Amino acid sequence: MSAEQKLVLASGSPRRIELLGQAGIEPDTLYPADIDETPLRAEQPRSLARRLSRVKAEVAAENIRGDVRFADAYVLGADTVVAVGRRILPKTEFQDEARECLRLLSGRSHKVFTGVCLITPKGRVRQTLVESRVRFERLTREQLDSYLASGEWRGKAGGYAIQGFAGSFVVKLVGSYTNVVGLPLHETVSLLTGEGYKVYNTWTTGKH
Ligand SMILES: Cc1cn([C@H]2C[C@H](O)[C@@H](COP(=O)(O)OP(=O)(O)OP(=O)(O)O)O2)c(=O)[nH]c1=O
Repeated sequence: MSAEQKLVLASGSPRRIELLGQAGIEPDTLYPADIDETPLRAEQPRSLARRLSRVKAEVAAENIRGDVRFADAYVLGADTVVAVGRRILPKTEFQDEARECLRLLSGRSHKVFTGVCLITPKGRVRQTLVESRVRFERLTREQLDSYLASGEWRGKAGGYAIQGFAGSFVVKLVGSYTNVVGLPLHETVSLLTGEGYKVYNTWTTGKH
């Protein structure tokens, strides 16, 4: 990585940090933006993911630019939304909420959208929106109860995490797996390299 390029990840999500790390990208700092994630009235799931990823990146950029160390940094934000048809599922905080989500997801297909927003050192805003389709098997009572007891649904969009136990519920996935986990890696790396951020040199320096 060249000495001058800096990356601020506008996120506190361990999944996003891990996914970036998989591509050899280590953010120089994290700036989780505490924003209102409530959908607007009649807002489409894809529009919500797009809007929130941008707000996260903009809030982080605004706050971090005052710090001379990050005045010329790239700022990256992302937001993942799970939807059944037009219905946006919550990021579940309570067991009852998670139960309701899993009942809805059981035996059918749903969509996962992740919006990614990159703000360049010159202030250019670049966005992408990635969609995956996931089909769950029909969940038995035992599966449902065990999953709820696992607690893995906590803080996850749609009440599940594909990278954990719920991966065993998936009978079909169309599109990007990393998109479902929270950061579509191919599209994110494309956004970064397209704006001049050097990704591949960390692969050759053996520092990964
Ligand atoms: C569907 C799904 C979601 N998730 C997670 C990814 C996101 O962390 C979360 C969706 O919430 P987000 O609001 O996108 O992200 P966050 O609040 O966790 O982090 P931040 O805003 O600081 O970036 O759900 C999984 O980990 N696995 C999955 O299979």
